[in-house]
Amino acid sequence: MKQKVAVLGAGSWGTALAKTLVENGHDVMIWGNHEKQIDEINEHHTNTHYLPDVKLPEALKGTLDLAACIADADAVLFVVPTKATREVAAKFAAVCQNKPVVIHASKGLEKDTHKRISVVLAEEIPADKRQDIVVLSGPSHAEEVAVRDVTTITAASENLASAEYVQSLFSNEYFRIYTNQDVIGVETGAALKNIIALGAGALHGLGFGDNAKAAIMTRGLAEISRLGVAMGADPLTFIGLSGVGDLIVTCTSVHSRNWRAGDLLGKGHKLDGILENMGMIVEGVSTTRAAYELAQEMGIEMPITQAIYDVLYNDVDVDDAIRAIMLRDYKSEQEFTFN
Ligand SMILES: NC(=O)C1=CN([C@@H]2O[C@H](COP(=O)(O)OP(=O)(O)OC[C@H]3O[C@@H](n4cnc5c(N)ncnc54)[C@H](OP(=O)(O)O)[C@@H]3O)[C@@H](O)[C@H]2O)C=CC1
Ligand SMILES: O=C(CO)COP(=O)(O)O
Repeated sequence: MKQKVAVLGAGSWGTALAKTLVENGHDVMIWGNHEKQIDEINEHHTNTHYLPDVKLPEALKGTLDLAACIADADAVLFVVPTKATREVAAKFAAVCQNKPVVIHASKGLEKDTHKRISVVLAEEIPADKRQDIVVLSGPSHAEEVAVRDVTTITAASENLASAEYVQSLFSNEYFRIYTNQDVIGVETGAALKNIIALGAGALHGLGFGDNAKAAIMTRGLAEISRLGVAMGADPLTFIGLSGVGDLIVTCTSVHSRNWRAGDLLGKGHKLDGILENMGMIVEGVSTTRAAYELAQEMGIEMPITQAIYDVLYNDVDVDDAIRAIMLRDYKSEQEFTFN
């Protein structure tokens, strides 16, 4: 059935998801924060800074007016960077007149509070202004979804019916959505894989090969699962689309901003310059700090996250960080405990 959907965030992922929703026959409006960009979407049906060469459907309308965007919406998709989610959710709650399903597709942990995004949304949007919160996550570069490349991701909600609603909203011949009820697992896998992608990129930039790539992905998944399970996730979620699936796509693709940032770090570039020139969000940088602090609080061992934290925030040389990981206390692989 045709639904009215508001997409909050007119960057790469918001634009690609809005395009898919229009292609599925829904009535879609996208909200952004730059007049020039919204004019471009409405007048030229492009969003060239984020998705060059992609023609958007004429039916996709852009607006700078949040209240107009969400008016009468059946579903509202939050897809701004993690650092902006609380602010945008508060703005939404202030003007929301109906009770839409709230979906989010962002990947990160909030700075300082270390909270998952669905928790932030639940705190800012009172229950009388929304229905359930559903997380949309998995291996999906906007650049590929926007050109209709085959993609499979997950819609997660504790309430299966809400996850199924989101599944039916987005699914089509190139975009297949699975449901999952493990919200904690899906959100932690999504947030933490960006840290490992920074590391995989750095190894590439330093000239390491495929063995190192396999090492960081496999041991990265071990520590992602360790923290996730301590937070309450189902371990099996980490071998699904939002776990190992997203880890693969982010650690192996030049589309990944996190991987590219890591690659440049490995090649000796400075972090500030990398972030400035990327022109898009690199979530892994702030999530590294949040995950590091959370792991310290919870007493969870995350050596790769710790090494990346040291490189990003303590000015430790990348080569020294790698040596420290390789020479730490020797272990059995079977020491993989969730406690
Ligand atoms: N790109 C991808 O392939 C995928 C991205 N994601 C996740 O989706 C989220 C968004 O990423 P993505 O779209 O790629 O990011 P981009 O950097 O491409 O775009 C983010 C957009 O949000 C805007 N924005 C930032 N702050 C605010 C604010 N306070 N109010 C309104 N708009 C704001 C930015 O505008 P400004 O220029 O002002 O900063 C920009 O237009 C991230 O958490 C990311 O991890 C998930 C899956 C795939
Ligand atoms: O989450 C993504 C793919 O699933 C996009 O990753 P980046 O944010 O690193 O580009």
